[in-house]
Amino acid sequence: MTAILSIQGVRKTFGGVVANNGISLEVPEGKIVGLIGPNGSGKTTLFNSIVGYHPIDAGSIRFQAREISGLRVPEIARLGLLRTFQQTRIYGRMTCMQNMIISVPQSSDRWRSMFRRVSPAETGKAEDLLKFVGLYAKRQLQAGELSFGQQKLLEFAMALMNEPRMLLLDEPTAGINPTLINGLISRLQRVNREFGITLLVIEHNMRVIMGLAEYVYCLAHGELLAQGAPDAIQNDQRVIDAYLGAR
Ligand SMILES: Nc1ncnc2c1ncn2[C@@H]1O[C@H](COP(=O)(O)OP(=O)(O)OP(=O)(O)O)[C@@H](O)[C@H]1O
Repeated sequence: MTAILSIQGVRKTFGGVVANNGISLEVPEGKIVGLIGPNGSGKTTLFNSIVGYHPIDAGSIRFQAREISGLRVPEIARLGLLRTFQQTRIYGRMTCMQNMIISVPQSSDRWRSMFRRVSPAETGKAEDLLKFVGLYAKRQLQAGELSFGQQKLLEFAMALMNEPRMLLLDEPTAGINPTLINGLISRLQRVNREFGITLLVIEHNMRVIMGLAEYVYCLAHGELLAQGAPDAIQNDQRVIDAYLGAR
């Protein structure tokens, strides 16, 4: 199966802290892959390296067979590779629709893109995606008035506005109440199946990752500890020890 994302020997340090060390992993096109590991194991650092937030010290990151480790965030985003955040990044004083529209930067300047003319096609796309995440009725509300879970759904819809080929989701269910979680899982599955978007998902909720991912990588202390099918990973003694040891 073709890998849409291929990472070889990635190393990233912050001063004396080795956040990622010799990490290699592959994400096959069209799949949902999980990334787990105790707090501080290096998951977010790896996401940041992939999408170009900081340079890596060593290794290779290839997206659709192209080396992207030297590219900057907007260049990587234009190739169709985007990430979301543990803490949402929305503009609370703007409506949901306005957030959707500015999520597709027309220039490198997000503020300038706020005042440009919006095409009916863009408005239609934003409305369709807000319907998809169940926020259409709230489209004219200020985003800051939404619950945290709804804000995460909005951020998810904003990422979809960019029509990515692949999304990196950083703890999509964190802080979301259990009744919203099932809806979110089914939307992630639909995005994968119906839009063909490949997903790499950081998740602390084991029930979620076991139900969602077809393959799971586990990091510990900045290194790849284990990889395999969800069932195997869940019962892997090294993984269990890593989580228990981190408490
Ligand atoms: N900008 C930074 N400057 C210094 N150290 C950093 C920086 N970013 C991450 N680190 C360190 O790198 C290590 C890995 O952190 P990282 O946030 O990648 O882990 P994580 O697995 O995502 O953790 P969590 O599950 O808590 O989000 C930690 O020791 C962290 O303190």
